[in-house]
Amino acid sequence: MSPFSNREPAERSARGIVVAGLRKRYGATLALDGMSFTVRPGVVTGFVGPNGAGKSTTMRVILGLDAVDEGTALIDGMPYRSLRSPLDHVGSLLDAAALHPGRSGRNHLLWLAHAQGLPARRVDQVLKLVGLASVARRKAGGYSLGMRQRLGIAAALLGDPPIVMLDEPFNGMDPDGIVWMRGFLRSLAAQGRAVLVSSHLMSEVQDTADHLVVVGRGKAIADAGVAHLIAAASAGRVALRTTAGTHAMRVLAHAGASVMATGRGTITVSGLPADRIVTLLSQSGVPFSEVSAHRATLEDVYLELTHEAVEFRAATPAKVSR
Ligand SMILES: Nc1ncnc2c1ncn2[C@@H]1O[C@H](COP(=O)(O)OP(=O)(O)OP(=O)(O)O)[C@@H](O)[C@H]1O
Repeated sequence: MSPFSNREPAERSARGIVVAGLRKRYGATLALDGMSFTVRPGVVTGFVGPNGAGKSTTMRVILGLDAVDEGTALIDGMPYRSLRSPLDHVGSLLDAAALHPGRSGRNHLLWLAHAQGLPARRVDQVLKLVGLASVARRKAGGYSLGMRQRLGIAAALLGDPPIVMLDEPFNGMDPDGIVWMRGFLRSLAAQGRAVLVSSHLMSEVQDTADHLVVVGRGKAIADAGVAHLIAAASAGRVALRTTAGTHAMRVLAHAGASVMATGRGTITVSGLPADRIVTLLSQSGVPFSEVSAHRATLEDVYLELTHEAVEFRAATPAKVSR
């Protein structure tokens, strides 16, 4: 048994979280518009989407903190409010700022542990796990945001839950903290836990999530494995490196391809196979140094999926009216 846990894997959640058809309106705002997805055990599921997409609202609904107009959110097959001992099923971090500033980190956790009937030794275990043991007796009011995130995660793990749900846990973390958090989340999943992690930045969940639920305007617009999403976004695209971008784009567009300048000297081409691109460029005397299968990044996948769903977007200079 690892220091993370006092349970055997068999005691872990078999069903994770199942969210189906959630709808919620706040006055004129439709915060959730048919949100559906599943969070499976043994996997880190990234819950990503632009600001205002409905991530926090969904998490509050899963935890029974907000009521919905329609739909269901089940934890291990039951609504949160029907679980006899909910903290044995799910641990969560929704707001790292929610702590008593005058209380030490350790006393904050002791207070929570007492309420759950857990022994003080579990508090010391989780403090060690999140790397706060050496500052545990300092007042939490003096903690940085990154330290508060760690304290919030320690609190979420007190009951050794098989399901862990964290809202924006990377917020305020320095680069070392981000690397630590990635490894930590992966180890929680490797122990068989179902892990749901929200972020509005794809770069944060990169190299961490195995599965992604991408949300926009209150609904899931993708619910798939990371490898699958990257393969789908890469399919049929060719990356071209050339010093004569304008000429190359004209030649390829004329032959029926869709072309997009994607960086300094690079163009992404779709609609033509690589060997045809090589022939066309050679025949037209366009210099190029590389023609290869395009491999999309997670950031590409995210931008493509959420393009229509961004609620607050800065106007581009061309669109600013005078
Ligand atoms: N208590 C509330 N009262 C009114 N509107 C709300 C409330 N909570 C959320 N909303 C609205 O519901 C929508 C979804 O908000 P939510 O906070 O769930 O999005 P989010 O994806 O978590 O965004 P962020 O990344 O900015 O945290 C937004 O338009 C938001 O303004």
